[in-house]
Amino acid sequence: MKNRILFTGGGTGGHVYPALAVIERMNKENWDIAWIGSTEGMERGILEKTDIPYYGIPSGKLRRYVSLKNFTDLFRIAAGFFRSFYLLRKLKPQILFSKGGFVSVPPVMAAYFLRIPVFTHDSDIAPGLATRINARFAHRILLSSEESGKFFPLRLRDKIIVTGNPVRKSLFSGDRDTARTMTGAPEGKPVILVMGGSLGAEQINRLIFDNIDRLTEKYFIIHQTGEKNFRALEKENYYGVPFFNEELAHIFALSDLVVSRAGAGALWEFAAAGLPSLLIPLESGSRGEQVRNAEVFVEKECSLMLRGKIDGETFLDTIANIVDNEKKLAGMKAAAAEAGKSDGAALISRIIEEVI
Ligand SMILES: CC(=O)N[C@H]1[C@@H](OP(=O)(O)OP(=O)(O)OC[C@H]2O[C@@H](n3ccc(=O)[nH]c3=O)[C@H](O)[C@@H]2O)O[C@H](CO)[C@@H](O)[C@@H]1O
Repeated sequence: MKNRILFTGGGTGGHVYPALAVIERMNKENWDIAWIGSTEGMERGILEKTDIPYYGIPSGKLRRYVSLKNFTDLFRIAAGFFRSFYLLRKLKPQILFSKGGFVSVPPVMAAYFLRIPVFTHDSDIAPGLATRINARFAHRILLSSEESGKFFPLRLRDKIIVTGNPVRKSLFSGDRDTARTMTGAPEGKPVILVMGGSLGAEQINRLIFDNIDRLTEKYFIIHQTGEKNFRALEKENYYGVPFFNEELAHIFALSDLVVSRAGAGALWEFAAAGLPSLLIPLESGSRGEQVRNAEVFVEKECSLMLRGKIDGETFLDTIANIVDNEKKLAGMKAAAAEAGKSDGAALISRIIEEVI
């Protein structure tokens, strides 16, 4: 008989794609796999493109500031807990795997009450609040980096396993020619991929649009804007989309440098693809996790970081200092490949198999 594992997590792509990388490695002959996510979260759209069954629960956000929504969300969180409890009793999984995000807290608590072992993974150097809550109820706490351990109380630390970040294998089967045909990128011009994280990044979009003439004079720009800020810009040496699906693998294969936010999932993917990056971390309205993520990759010498208010001149000079300097670019590429060589997905799928 097959074992069953339920995955949970969502809110942004960073709480979904690494778990899909684990699923990619699991032996489907041995496992039935399903996902618990929010009824209206972005994870639903991602999962519905796969053949993984999806169960929606009501979900609320845990905010650090006072808001009327905190009150209504308390009811949604409670409803999410009861719905999770019902689903776990019905589906009887052997394991619940959480990839974090607020939606994961009610299923994790319900699993704890039903004595179903919970594995929780976090990609960020400074793990999110949901993971820190889930950690108390977890059988094992899986982390991408050693330095994340210090964010957990001493009594939980013997549950920690440093696994690295799971990265989708399918991202590395890309083909440069397919990417050239898709984007129209000519031979001979360096290709810069601009990514704003799963939701897009207004600050980065502004830097690109404000400096588009000077950028496209020297480089071919491939720009992921996010759904909210997509602009159908028709311009030579520019290719823009709101979001990349599987074609991202081809785009990775073609790119020389990535300009990006510093979401943890993306940073590990760039490293695994041997891609140097210029990082512009999200700072305002966040708990600073992207700055910490970026610092670690700067230390590994595969990334540079720009912070705060960035003017066009600084932006263009920093790009030129990397791309126009062959030796520097090659050094950063090698450092990225070195940083990304651990295979988190394989290790995590082995850890899961060993529980049964
Ligand atoms: C605003 C916000 O809350 N950001 C957080 C969120 O970022 P975000 O959701 O942007 O997360 P990541 O950068 O970790 O991952 C983005 C994922 O989306 C994929 N992708 C992105 C663009 C695209 O067009 N196609 C595509 O497939 C990437 O390949 C990657 O797998 O989770 C991260 C991991 O916990 C955190 O570090 C970030 O701080």
